[in-house]
Amino acid sequence: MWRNTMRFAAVLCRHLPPQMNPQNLTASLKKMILESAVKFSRPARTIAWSRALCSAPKDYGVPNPSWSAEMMSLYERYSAKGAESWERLPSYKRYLTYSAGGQCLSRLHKPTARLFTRNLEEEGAGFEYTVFANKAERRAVCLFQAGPLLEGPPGHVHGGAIATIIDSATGICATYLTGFVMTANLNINYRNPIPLGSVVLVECELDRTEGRKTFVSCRITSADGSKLHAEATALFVSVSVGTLIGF
Ligand SMILES: CCCCCCCCCCCCCCCC(=O)SCCNC(=O)CCNC(=O)[C@H](O)C(C)(C)COP(=O)(O)OP(=O)(O)OC[C@H]1O[C@@H](n2cnc3c(N)ncnc32)[C@H](O)[C@@H]1OP(=O)(O)O
Repeated sequence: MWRNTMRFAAVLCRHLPPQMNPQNLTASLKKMILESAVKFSRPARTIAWSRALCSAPKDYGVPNPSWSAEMMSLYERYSAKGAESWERLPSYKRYLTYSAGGQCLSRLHKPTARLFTRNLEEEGAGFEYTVFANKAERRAVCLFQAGPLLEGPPGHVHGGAIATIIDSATGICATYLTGFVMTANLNINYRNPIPLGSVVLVECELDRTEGRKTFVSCRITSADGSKLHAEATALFVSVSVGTLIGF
């Protein structure tokens, strides 16, 4: 059954267009996998597979006890902006879990893999972040609280961790606005160190698209906007779902 399921998944992924919104994958992937489970296994197993494949994944983009008062205040401010077209994007520990709308492909394909930014169990230890997007304005903002395990220079955030949150925030912005992409180029100017434990705003804006290319710019500032920590530009290239997953 597993081999057939993977074959179905590979065929489907190869034929999905890169412009497809990740959320649209949910129904087709779940249906495909459940149908193949029904076709190729015994009824009792089918029920077990259905349960295992389709349980709802945990959303890491909601407040947890490690969030500081400043992080909570920003979260509430952006949540309240809902009426002005700001949408909070859910965040899961595996990209596949989200794109498949359940545990489907996530459990079948490299099941021990985990998103780099969500790979620590301890809340508040590493990357605490949530992303809000505004489709009409082609912008996204990531609220980022840097935990103690992200140290680079003493007391401050590692440059690689800053690059990671920029890549993630701009990547989510590009994916949300243009469909599945991979980072082709990332340029960062580090302007002021980010103190560990502080909360910063990672503001992303889609500058333009040219064919398969999406150009996004980004600024990291202190929560009140008074201090510039980093500026970046990123180029993303649209890819098929199959390329993204590695089928
Ligand atoms: C509802 C939705 C919610 C959203 C919820 C989503 C959740 C999402 C969570 C994940 C968020 C994490 C985001 C991390 C994102 C990564 O970290 S991705 C990992 C790092 N990136 C990589 O490993 C990519 C490695 N590179 C490659 O695979 C390939 O080079 C690429 C980038 C796919 C491009 O290859 P290709 O498809 O063969 O395209 P190619 O023909 O070479 O180039 C296409 C165009 O781009 C240009 N180009 C390509 N590379 C470059 C370059 N480096 N510089 C300049 N131009 C370039 C080419 O010149 C060409 O231009 P034109 O001729 O069309 O004008």
